[in-house]
Amino acid sequence: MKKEVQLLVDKGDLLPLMEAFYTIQGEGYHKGTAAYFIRIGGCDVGCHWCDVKESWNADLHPPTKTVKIVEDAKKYSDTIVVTGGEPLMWDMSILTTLLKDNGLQTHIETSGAYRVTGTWDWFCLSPKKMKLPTQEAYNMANELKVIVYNKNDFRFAEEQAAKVNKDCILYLQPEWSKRDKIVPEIVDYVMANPKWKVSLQTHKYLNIP
Ligand SMILES: C[S@@+](CC[C@H](N)C(=O)[O-])C[C@H]1O[C@@H](n2cnc3c(N)ncnc32)[C@H](O)[C@@H]1O
Ligand SMILES: Nc1nc2[nH]cc(C(=O)O)c2c(=O)[nH]1
Ligand code: SF4
Ligand SMILES: [Mg+2]
Repeated sequence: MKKEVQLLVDKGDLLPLMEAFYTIQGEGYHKGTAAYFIRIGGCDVGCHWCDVKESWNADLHPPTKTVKIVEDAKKYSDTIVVTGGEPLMWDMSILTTLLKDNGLQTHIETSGAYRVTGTWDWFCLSPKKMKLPTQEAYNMANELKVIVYNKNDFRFAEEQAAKVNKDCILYLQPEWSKRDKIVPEIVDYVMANPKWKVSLQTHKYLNIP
């Protein structure tokens, strides 16, 4: 990447945009709500079951003017979900300032593994064992969404729940490829431990992005 471009990306004036689309939030607390998704490229967390591995290499996604991303977003929805990749690898301050200047609600989907930047109306923290969240991310989380791939993940989920703030809503979400096996375990777990709720990737059942 050219030095001038790199500097603008570092500031958040440009962001490596993978895709942006208007759909229904499929997961977590806001499931069922129409929202415009901004998917930023780049992630080095390395979840082996990640459903968007094409996002990982930031160099494959064109540095895009943040102003232009917001101009497009405001045509579609009042609710904007910023995801990735790992959005917090980049400085989100300019993006969220522009979104808020346009009166839009800013939601983030993050592993929380990097310093928190930006102003967020809704912070979805989905922690990963390989690169744990920062303390700030635990403090900010409105929802904790732990992906359950096998039974060991219930223990991880409890460890993560012990670190979030007291108002944080707790979700267990089946890893998609293991859903047939793990959903019954999640159902039993939530009935036995009702502080947890189930989150499904409902967009995949609806066949929408
Ligand atoms: C693709 S990630 C991007 C945002 C950020 N890197 C993160 O992991 O939170 C968006 C959400 O999808 C979840 N996710 C990714 N792959 C999944 C899978 N195979 N099954 C269930 N959830 C998955 C993540 O845990 C996260 O909550
Ligand atoms: N419909 C829909 N809802 C989602 N919620 C979180 C997603 C994500 O990939 O961050 C996602 C996604 O990719 N599509
Ligand atoms: S942190 Fe998110 S984007 Fe990165 S590999 Fe894991 S699920 Fe995929
Ligand atoms: Mg997704």
